[in-house]
Amino acid sequence: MSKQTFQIAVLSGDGIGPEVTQQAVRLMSAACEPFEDIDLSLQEVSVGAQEYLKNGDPLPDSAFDVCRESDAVLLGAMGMPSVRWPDGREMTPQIDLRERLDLYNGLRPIYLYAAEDSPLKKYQAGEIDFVIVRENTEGLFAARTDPQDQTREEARDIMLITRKGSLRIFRAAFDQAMQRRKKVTLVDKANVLPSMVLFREVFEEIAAEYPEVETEVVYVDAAALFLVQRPQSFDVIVTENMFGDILSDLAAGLVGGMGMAPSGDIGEDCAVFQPSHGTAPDIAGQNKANPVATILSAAMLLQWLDHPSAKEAGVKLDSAVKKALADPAVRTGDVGGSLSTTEMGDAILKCL
Ligand SMILES: NC(=O)C1=CN([C@@H]2O[C@H](COP(=O)(O)OP(=O)(O)OC[C@H]3O[C@@H](n4cnc5c(N)ncnc54)[C@H](O)[C@@H]3O)[C@@H](O)[C@H]2O)C=CC1
Ligand SMILES: CC(C)CC(=O)C(=O)O
Ligand SMILES: [Mg+2]
Repeated sequence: MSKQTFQIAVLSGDGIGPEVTQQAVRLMSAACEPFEDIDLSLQEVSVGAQEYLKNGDPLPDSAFDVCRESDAVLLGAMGMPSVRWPDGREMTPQIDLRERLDLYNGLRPIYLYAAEDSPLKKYQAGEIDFVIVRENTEGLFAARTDPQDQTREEARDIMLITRKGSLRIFRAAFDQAMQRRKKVTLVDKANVLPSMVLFREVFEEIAAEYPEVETEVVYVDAAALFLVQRPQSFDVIVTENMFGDILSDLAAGLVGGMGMAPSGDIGEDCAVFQPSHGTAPDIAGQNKANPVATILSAAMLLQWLDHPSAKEAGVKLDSAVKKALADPAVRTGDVGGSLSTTEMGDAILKCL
């Protein structure tokens, strides 16, 4: 039997990044081990604030090249609030990576594993189950590389929406819905911003191509309200880059916090998988961080690889997380438990 080796770039990054990535790598490798026809070749690459402090660049070309040439990338988190460019902004190599690899489709699944994990008390396991599809390459974040005349009296950031970028993200969202409960909610601000009027126009055009899919359009402020009031009503939420960034933290809060929220940044032939959270400097280095989001991101990575055994390993890893979390005692501190990062990894490994 021939064996297919997948090249996986591992970018542990800063803060809790290395702690959660270590668990995800361990579980991803264990999930693949029983399959004789696949193999993972892992290459650790140094990126982020600590790399900047050492060598002056948070995403050196050599690191970018490894990512581009890999089959997939597993990323912890990058950045430190104290490490900034001279203009005051933090370094955002994760956004550089999304833009340079054209990873336009930001998939952020939200799933409630147990009623007790949610601050909303009326939802049972599985009753909150939706995915945010975040446009990852345009939107307000595009202002980062499009500097306007900034003075110490006035500064402005321009929201970029293109027809091309909107077409592809809406197609991705409707394709997701076709594999789920066939509902797409557009979140925009088309009552105020001309860019959002264009976004909505293109949405309606793509919606017409998917007559089986129910659609809903909601302004972003109301979306924040409805996510708290009726999270069970959402299936696929599609939105621009910064609204997606903000709402995905809110959504993570509905199911236990940032430690429970995985993500995948997907392009045409390349993808980066990482938790939705950041480097959590407040708990870094204490073996306290919840590795579940990163482990679920690793399960997404395996399911994205183009091989039936890798997909099966990904499904197995996903099921192991679900099985482990069925025991309410199997939780780290952020979700009311007492396990350390490594003990949480051990508990999931036992369920594989
Ligand atoms: N994708 C990335 O690499 C991201 C990087 N960042 C960077 O991370 C740094 C910290 O940003 P924050 O705004 O504090 O966001 P954060 O997501 O790192 O933390 C927010 C809160 O959630 C908690 N938290 C996050 N992940 C957790 C986990 N796995 N287990 C338990 N608790 C967890 C933290 O302790 C903190 O209370 C900043 O430098 C920021 O720029 C922020 C978001 C995403
Ligand atoms: C550095 C951040 C803007 C990245 C982030 O918050 C995210 O990707 O969710
Ligand atoms: Mg974010």
